[in-house]
Amino acid sequence: MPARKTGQGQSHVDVSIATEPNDIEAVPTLLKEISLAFNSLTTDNAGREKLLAKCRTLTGAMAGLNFGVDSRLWELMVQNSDEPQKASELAEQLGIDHVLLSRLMRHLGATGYLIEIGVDEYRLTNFTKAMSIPAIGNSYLAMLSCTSAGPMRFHEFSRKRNWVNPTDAKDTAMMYAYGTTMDTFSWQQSLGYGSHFSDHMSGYALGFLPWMASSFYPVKERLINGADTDPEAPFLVDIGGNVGHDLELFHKFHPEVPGKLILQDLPVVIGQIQDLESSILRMEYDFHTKQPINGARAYYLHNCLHDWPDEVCESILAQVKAAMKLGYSRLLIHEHVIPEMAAYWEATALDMVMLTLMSAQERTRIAWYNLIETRAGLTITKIWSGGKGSQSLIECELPL
Ligand SMILES: C[S@@+](CC[C@H](N)C(=O)[O-])C[C@H]1O[C@@H](n2cnc3c(N)ncnc32)[C@H](O)[C@@H]1O
Repeated sequence: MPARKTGQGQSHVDVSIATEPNDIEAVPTLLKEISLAFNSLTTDNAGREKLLAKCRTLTGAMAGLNFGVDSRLWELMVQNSDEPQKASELAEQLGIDHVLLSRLMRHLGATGYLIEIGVDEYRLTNFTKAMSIPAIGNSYLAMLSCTSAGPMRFHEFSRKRNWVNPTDAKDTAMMYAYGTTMDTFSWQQSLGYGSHFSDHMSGYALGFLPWMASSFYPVKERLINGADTDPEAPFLVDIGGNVGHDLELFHKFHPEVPGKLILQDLPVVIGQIQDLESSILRMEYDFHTKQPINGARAYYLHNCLHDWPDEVCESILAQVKAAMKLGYSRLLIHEHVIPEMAAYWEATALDMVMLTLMSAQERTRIAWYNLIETRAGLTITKIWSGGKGSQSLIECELPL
């Protein structure tokens, strides 16, 4: 059986199945229920016990869900029909062991990921349909199969380092857990999950308000007005932009901008690009080295600085700073800005990912000022908030 293909956005179901409500009228009640359930987890033991039971079912379910992505079960079921499907027939179509598939599907039926219709017969839920979308299904493979030992053995890593906050990019819990010296990106590439990770990043922002929407950041006032109108002038450089999903979205929102949109990432990632808006320039670039594009209207760093401890970020920022033009260039850092109190769980959860995989962090407001102004010598002009639980856009300039 050939390996499952990866690639941005290829699927037989529309991504709205995962990002839009299936029953719009149920949304207010569901929101109330989620909020109540979340509060009960933080205030009473019965809620915590329920969560522990869910964790037990989830561990096994992950095996079945990932199996379904890698074996193309979800893809096949979506293609077949919306009707009940027999495990025996699916096993035959996929060329896999029927006994094995029946066991996995039984657990997924028992835990609500599939609807059990009869003996060995199931229908997809919207959740399992969405698992056939590369940006969603491949995320599970990229993150769980390559890195999950990092959080699981974090306590041991931490004990052996005297319970000190880790800040060494060359000594991470993920490296410790897998016995490798590779960072997370190289590690995923080495295991054959590089393109799955790109799919993960393509899907990561789904459902959030894009930073270039006028209700988030006024692109026209802050970037387009006053920009060099030479069509060859660099307008926006996405540093560590992966396979270009952010620039493509930017192009959709603002096809009229003067100058060039430039995508930079490591050669292995640029080489994985399958489809990209033709006007976007692709450039192989290592952000630890001299920035080759000078005087762009804006440089954009999304989800990059959170991957690295302050010392490394300072050096990445020094390369951008050296290329910026005084009074013209802006640096846009798109990341969580965690409030000092009442942090939102999605941001703290991502902080735990950074802690256990990269010895890095999601930063609080104070930590950002310390990194950007005190350490890197740039000025924060304004922080534009994307709303509760969303990332913010930190706009920076060279100090006058
Ligand atoms: C967490 S991903 C963020 C991708 C994209 N900016 C986004 O938000 O979807 C980090 C990106 O940094 C890239 N990266 C890691 N090390 C790099 C380096 N030394 N130079 C350039 N890019 C690098 C990775 O390949 C990856 O695409």
